[in-house]
Amino acid sequence: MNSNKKLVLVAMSGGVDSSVTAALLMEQGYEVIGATMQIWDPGRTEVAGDFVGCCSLAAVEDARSVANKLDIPYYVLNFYDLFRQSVVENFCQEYLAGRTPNPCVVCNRKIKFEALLKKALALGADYLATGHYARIDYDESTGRYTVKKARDPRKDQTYFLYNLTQQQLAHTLMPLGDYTKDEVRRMAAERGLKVAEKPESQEICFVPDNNYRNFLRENVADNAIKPGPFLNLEGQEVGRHEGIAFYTIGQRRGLGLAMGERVYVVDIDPVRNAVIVGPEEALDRKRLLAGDLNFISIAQLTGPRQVEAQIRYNARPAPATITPLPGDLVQVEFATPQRAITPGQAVVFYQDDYLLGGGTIRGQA
Ligand SMILES: Nc1ncnc2c1ncn2[C@@H]1O[C@H](COP(=O)(O)OP(=O)(O)OP(=O)(O)O)[C@@H](O)[C@H]1O
Repeated sequence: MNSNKKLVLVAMSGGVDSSVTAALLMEQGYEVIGATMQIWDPGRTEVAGDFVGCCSLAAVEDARSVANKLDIPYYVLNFYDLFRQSVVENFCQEYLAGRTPNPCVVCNRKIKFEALLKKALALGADYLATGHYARIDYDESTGRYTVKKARDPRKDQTYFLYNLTQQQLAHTLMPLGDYTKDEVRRMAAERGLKVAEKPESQEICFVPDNNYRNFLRENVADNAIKPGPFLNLEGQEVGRHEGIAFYTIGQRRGLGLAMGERVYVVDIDPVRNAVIVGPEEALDRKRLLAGDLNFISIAQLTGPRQVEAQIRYNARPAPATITPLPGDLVQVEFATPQRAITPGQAVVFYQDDYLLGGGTIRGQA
């Protein structure tokens, strides 16, 4: 072991991104160890033998083979209980409460950059590295770590990283932010890593087939999901729904309503156990309230600020003014209406390419 080298633990999911992360950091002169977190029961993530999640047995085999090829120490860490308690439970509870959760945000906050980072530091590492597409820098003038959007806009993952603290950023490396996905695949092939052509992982790693409704049916108590009324904008009952957990704002398909016009879920009212439906225009709102805030390039929000705000992973950031409110809340007012503002999702703020911070959408306002 060369004691002058900085030690980094690379979070290896068995995919191409984290494999190339490990290879690049070695080439940059770090001493690298690899680790895969087992976060979900492998039996549940194997569907007919296909790869469907980052914690399946195949993922561990792939990560181990990359670690062997790179000749680095490799560990498999058991995070089942913590993952179930902090990510899966929260995911189910949020749906039951009529919100649409964002498990990757919770996983980053509670698992990857908290529990795994702690483990890395306890093992003597200076850094944790991941294959996220984002650019972490240190701004001498403000004395703060910053997070900048990735060079490849199609792969940018900064939306999921708004919760990182300065302390976490000080110990985190994300070397892929300057590369496109194609370049990363090419680098993997050039280095003889057999994961070079591996397909992208699925949207939510613990939900097979992306079917979250089936997942809820299997993972919450039978009596937790109760049928209730579909209400129109006038408050009249226009049908029955199967349980508010099965709906999300903006949803049109699968409502089973024949109303003579296209209707969408425009709101969910957990108090009345009701799903409110209305025409497409009713989805457009200009304002929202967010809580559970974290800021990155500034220490806190002290007054109104012009930003670009993004209301879901696939949405385009849109010009908005954010204003702090008492109770650690922020009001976000968009220049133009946004479609389907959804409680439970993250709203993330950017200035130029920099991640200013973000929070959890509490409601439309
Ligand atoms: N089970 C896991 N164990 C260790 N690290 C993980 C695990 N799942 C994800 N990560 C880390 O988090 C990063 C981002 O996760 P995400 O699920 O977005 O990965 P991905 O885009 O599928 O990347 P990859 O190609 O590396 O699988 C990964 O690049 C990896 O560093």
